[in-house]
Amino acid sequence: MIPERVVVLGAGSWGTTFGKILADGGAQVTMWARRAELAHEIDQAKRNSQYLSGINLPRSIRATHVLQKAVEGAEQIYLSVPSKSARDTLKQLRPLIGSSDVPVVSLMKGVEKKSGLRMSQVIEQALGCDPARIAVASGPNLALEIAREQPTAAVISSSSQETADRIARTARNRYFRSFVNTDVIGTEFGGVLKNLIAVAIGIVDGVGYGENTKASIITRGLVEMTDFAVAYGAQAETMQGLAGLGDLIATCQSPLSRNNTAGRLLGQGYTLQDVVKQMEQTAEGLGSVAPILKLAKAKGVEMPIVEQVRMVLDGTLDPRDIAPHLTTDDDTPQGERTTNDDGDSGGALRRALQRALHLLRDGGRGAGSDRP
Ligand SMILES: NC(=O)c1ccc[n+]([C@@H]2O[C@H](COP(=O)([O-])OP(=O)(O)OC[C@H]3O[C@@H](n4cnc5c(N)ncnc54)[C@H](O)[C@@H]3O)[C@@H](O)[C@H]2O)c1
Ligand SMILES: O=P(O)(O)OC[C@H](O)CO
Repeated sequence: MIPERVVVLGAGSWGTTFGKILADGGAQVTMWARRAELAHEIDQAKRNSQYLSGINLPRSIRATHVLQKAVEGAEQIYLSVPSKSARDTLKQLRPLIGSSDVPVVSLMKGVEKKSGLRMSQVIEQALGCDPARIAVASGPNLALEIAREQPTAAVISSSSQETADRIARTARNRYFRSFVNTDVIGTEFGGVLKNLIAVAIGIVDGVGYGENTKASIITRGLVEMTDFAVAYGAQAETMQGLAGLGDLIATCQSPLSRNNTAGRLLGQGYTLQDVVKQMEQTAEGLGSVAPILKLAKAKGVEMPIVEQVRMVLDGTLDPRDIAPHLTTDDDTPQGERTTNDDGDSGGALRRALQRALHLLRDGGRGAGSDRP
């Protein structure tokens, strides 16, 4: 089989690791880095010492800082810049790929701050392309572990089964396995929302609380993630999969996680400005809190944990007061159920329907508690 010629835009920790995954799977990979010296180091020394210290990259990987050169002849395009830079990068890309139907894959886990759009929506808008050409990759994918070739799985999602299958066949090798689904909304929101819960867990770690607090927040966090995603059209089962629960576990547990690290610093009493200054890599969760809460409000979804993360970021909540529930909740005991009577994950769907009814009855003013 002739190897696919692929390009990865963005040579940070994840872009470079994904380039390695693709090259180790047999693809001909070109990396695009904004900075000439980084492109030169990857191309010549097969190293990315700033983002993946100690990792040798495959000899076949090429890199350039000239976008036009990078995308020439590309049969698949992977995008791995911070989500706040995605639209700008895509604007530069558009004239270079013209009307070609090359698939574009988002590796990013953020939403656009101003619009609240998911990255696949930004790609669709900025490139003016058919959604069937777009795929997203997500899952428990801490870059450094994968760069060390530790066995890992991810999910590739596209509204087109054919596109998802094609990307999954390319993005696999002996240590990395790609599964597929067609729930793009759930797959993308899983990656965005778990970052917010990981910030909360980091705060808990920073404060010095133990496993009960963390397990409570992770479990209730998954309910928040599911409610939110289902309200926006995702399938609840996606939140039980690699892009939901899988990524939530990895990100909440690992000191390698930048979101977890950012939270830990907040829990130790650093201000948001201090944390942003200290972070050398992208922690998408910090920028996603406000747009996600805005989207949640628009659908009447309650997100008490994410709300408390916002309050810690704003300096209006002492990190020691973070809990799996809002302390201002009323005293009425809340049902825990997260599944329906048949044992499937219909609880979130039911709550979404109840919310819609509340909103209708309320004339759109907002919804009360919709937990069973
Ligand atoms: N690192 C991981 O473990 C991991 C895993 C899965 C998904 N992700 C997601 O991948 C995305 C990228 O994260 P990362 O970990 O590679 O971040 P990073 O901070 O390691 O690197 C980001 C890279 O993008 C570059 N960059 C910044 N602005 C740019 C612009 N305008 N144009 C071009 N390049 C620009 C930076 O110079 C840097 O090389 C994020 O959305 C993140 O959530 C990361
Ligand atoms: O380092 P984080 O917190 O951005 O997490 C990295 C990946 O998303 C884990 O799957």
